[in-house]
Amino acid sequence: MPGPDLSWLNLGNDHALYQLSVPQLIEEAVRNGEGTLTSTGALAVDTGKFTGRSPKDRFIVLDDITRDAVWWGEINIRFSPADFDRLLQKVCAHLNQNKFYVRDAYACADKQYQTGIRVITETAYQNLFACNLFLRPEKADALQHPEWTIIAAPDFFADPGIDGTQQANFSILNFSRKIILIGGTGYTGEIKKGIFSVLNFILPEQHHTLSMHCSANVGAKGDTAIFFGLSGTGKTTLSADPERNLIGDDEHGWGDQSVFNFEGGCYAKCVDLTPEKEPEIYAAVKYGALLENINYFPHTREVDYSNIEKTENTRVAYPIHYINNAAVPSIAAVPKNIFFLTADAFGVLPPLSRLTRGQAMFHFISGYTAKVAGTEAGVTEPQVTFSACFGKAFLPLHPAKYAALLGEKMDKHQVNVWLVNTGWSGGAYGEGQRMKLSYTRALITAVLGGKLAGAKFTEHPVFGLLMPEACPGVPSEILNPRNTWADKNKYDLKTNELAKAFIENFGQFGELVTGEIWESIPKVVENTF
Ligand SMILES: Nc1ncnc2c1ncn2[C@@H]1O[C@H](COP(=O)(O)OP(=O)(O)O)[C@@H](O)[C@H]1O
Ligand SMILES: C=C(OP(=O)(O)O)C(=O)O
Ligand SMILES: [Mn+2]
Repeated sequence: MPGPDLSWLNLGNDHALYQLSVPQLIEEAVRNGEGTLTSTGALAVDTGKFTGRSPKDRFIVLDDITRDAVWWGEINIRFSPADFDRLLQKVCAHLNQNKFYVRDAYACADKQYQTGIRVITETAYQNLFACNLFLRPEKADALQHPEWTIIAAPDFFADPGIDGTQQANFSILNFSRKIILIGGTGYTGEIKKGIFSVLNFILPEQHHTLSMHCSANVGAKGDTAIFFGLSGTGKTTLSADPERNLIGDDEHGWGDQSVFNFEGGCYAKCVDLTPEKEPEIYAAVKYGALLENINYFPHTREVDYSNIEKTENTRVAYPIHYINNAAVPSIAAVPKNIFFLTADAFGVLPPLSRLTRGQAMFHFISGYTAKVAGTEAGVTEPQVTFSACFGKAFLPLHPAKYAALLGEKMDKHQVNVWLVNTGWSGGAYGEGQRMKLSYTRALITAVLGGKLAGAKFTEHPVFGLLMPEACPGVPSEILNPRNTWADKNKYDLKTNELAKAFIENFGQFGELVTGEIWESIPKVVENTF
C-alpha cells in the first residue's frame, strides 16, 4: 500500500512500510531477528534494557497550551520546545538509516471522541503492538493526516548533556505539535500510556469527560462496572469475566451518556498465567498476540509463564476480540458500580468494603496501593504508594480536576463504590499472602449479582469502611482483615501506621478537604480495638 507523505518529518517515504497486515508484521519481526513464534502461535520478543516504563524520563513540552494547565512537578517534567525540535530531527535521521513501520489507528471507541493516530516505529513488533492495542480503522487512508503522531525508536539513544533528557531514553509529549516522541526504550507500554496521557489532558478540559485508569465490563442487563487500579492490581484480570462483556482493560472515558474504551486491545500481565485461574487471557495468547520478555523452552518453544528471569512484568498484547465475550464496539452505559482496586502491601484493608460518597472521594484522591514489581523501572518488590486517581503517572492535570468530575458524575448517577484489596491478607507483604484471586472474583460477582444488597456490614474502626459479614463463596473469617492476622496487636499497629500514611499524604490536598471528606479520613485509634 502506498504510504503517507512524511516529508514534514524529513522521513523518506521509500523507507516506510505502511499498514502491514498482522502476518506481514510477524514475518518482518521474525526476519529482523526481533522475536520468535512460540508454540502458542504468539510472537515473543524482548524489549531490551527496559521491560517497564521509566516515569522519570517522561516529559511534556512547555508551550502555550501546557504552561498554565499542566500540573508540573515530579510527574510532569518540563521539556523545551527547541530541544524537542532538535531531538525530533535526530530521531527521524536515525529512522531514515533503515526501514521503519507506519500504522494508522485511532483512539476512543465513541465516535464523538475519536482521535486519529499515526504510529511510526523502528521495529515491526512495536507496530504489531500498536495494531493490537489501538483501534483499527476499517480502511486506512494514507492521504489523511491523523491528529497525533507517535514516533518510537528504541535504538536511538539521546545524549543527556546535549539533548535535554535525563538519560538516553525518553518519552516526550508535545501538545502544540501533537507528537509523542519515544526513544531509547523498546517497552511498548510507553506507546499506549503516551496517548493515554494525551487524552487525560484533552478530555476533561475540552470535553468535560472523565478519563480514567480503569477497566470496564457490562452485564446482561446493561449494568456497567468499572475497576480503577494502578498497574498490577487486577484491572485486566478481574474485568475478564465469562458472565460479562468486556469493554476494555485499562483506559476509559466517562462522558454524559456512556463509558467508552480508548483502546482496541489489552495488555495483560503474564506472570504465573494459568488456564485455570485466567482462562480468557490464557486463550488470548495465540497467533497475532505479542508476548514481551517472556521465557520459553528452546526446543518445544512452550511458554514458561512462571519464569521471571527477564522481569516480573511479562506481558501479552492482543486485540480485544481475542477475549470471547468482548463488547463491540467497546461502549456501555454509565456505571452502576465502581471498584477501586488496591494491592495493599500492609495487609490492612478488607478484601471488600462499601464506601460512602465522602470515602469514595477520599480514596480516589489518595489512590493508595502498592506498586507491584516490574511495571516501572527500578521497582523490584511491592512498594507502598499513593497514586492520585489510581494513575498519577499519567495525569497531566491536577488530581482535583479528575476528582471533581468523578464527584459530579457520582451525584448525577446512582453509583455504588467499593474498595477491593487484591493485595495482602493475613500479614503484610513478606508475612501474609496475596489475596486469593478466587475470593476476589467471588466478592465482585456477589456485588454485581446483587447478593450483598441485604448483607450486614461492620464498620472498620480506623478506616470507617463497611465490611460485609458474609459473602457467598468466601470464608467469612477473611472478610474482616484483623481475623486473618495471627498477631492482632501487630495488625492494630500496622493499621495505625497505614492510617497515618493516608493522613500525611492527604496533607498535600488540604484545600480539597470538605466536610464529607473530613469525615472519611481514617481516625487513628490507639489501643482500643
Ligand atoms: N486477588 C487478586 N486479584 C486480582 N489479581 C490477582 C489477585 N491475586 C493475584 N493476582 C494477579 O495479579 C495480576 C494482576 O494484573 P493485571 O490484571 O494485569 O493488573 P492491571 O490490569 O491492573 O495492571 C495478575 O497477574 C493476577 O493473576
Ligand atoms: C501498561 C501499564 O499499565 P497497566 O499495568 O495498568 O496495564 C504500565 O503502567 O506500563
Ligand atoms: Mn493492565
